[in-house]
Amino acid sequence: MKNLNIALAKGRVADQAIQLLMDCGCQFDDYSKDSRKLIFSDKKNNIKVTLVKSPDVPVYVEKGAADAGIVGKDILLEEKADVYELVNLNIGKCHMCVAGFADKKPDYSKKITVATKYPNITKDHFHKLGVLTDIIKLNGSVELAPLIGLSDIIVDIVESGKTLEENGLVVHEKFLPISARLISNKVSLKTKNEEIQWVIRSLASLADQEGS
Ligand SMILES: Nc1ncnc2c1ncn2[C@@H]1O[C@H](COP(=O)(O)OP(=O)(O)OP(=O)(O)O)[C@@H](O)[C@H]1O
Ligand SMILES: O=P(O)(O)OC[C@H]1O[C@H](OP(=O)(O)OP(=O)(O)O)[C@H](O)[C@@H]1O
Repeated sequence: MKNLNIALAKGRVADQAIQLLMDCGCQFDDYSKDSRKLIFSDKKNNIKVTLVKSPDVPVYVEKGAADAGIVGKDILLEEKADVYELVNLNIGKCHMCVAGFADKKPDYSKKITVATKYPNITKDHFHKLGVLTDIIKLNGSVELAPLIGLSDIIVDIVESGKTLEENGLVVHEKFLPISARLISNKVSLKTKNEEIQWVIRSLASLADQEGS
């Protein structure tokens, strides 16, 4: 019997991650997409899943409140937690993009204003390009910023492109592929090695199928 606590990013990732864990043989009898419960227990393998806000997953895992976690690569790059990244799960796939108006690409030789939920990723990206930026951190509906003159462009996740299209924006540059990752606490990987290796093996074989 394993004794593992896995933190999952609520929202898009959680539904798919719970499904992956069920495909590995876990049973979460009381889980439903619409439930407001935050902890679900699998009696078969003794795995406890907790649902937390995406940026909090690396925090729970780094501090050891969870042994492992499932979270988007976007969050790992943004939050820079001291955890092990173990498996690319090939779910929650999208791209980090620079976007804006089709006919108003900003002049990168001048300072540009960028709105984003990801200030660190944005800073790193434009630093590599040698472009000066004013970064405005928003918490959502980032596409609104250029429409109302808050920023020249945005840096955000694009999947289908529907949100950009419906707001009259286009991708200027697609610079980072994103997908969900299995991460673990550094101590847990030693103290619960057998259990975590089981999760790695089970999820990795499913992730290969998701990726192919
Ligand atoms: N449109 C998308 N398509 C695919 N994956 C996405 C998309 N948006 C985000 N993701 C991935 O799913 C993860 C969770 O995103 P989601 O929007 O469900 O939660 P969130 O960012 O915490 O949003 P909220 O603030 O609405 O709770 C992101 O960190 C990213 O890796
Ligand atoms: O290319 P698409 O398939 O349209 O997906 C992209 C949208 O999905 C995410 O937003 P989310 O739904 O998390 O809402 P948010 O604006 O509250 O962050 C992201 O920030 C984009 O706005």
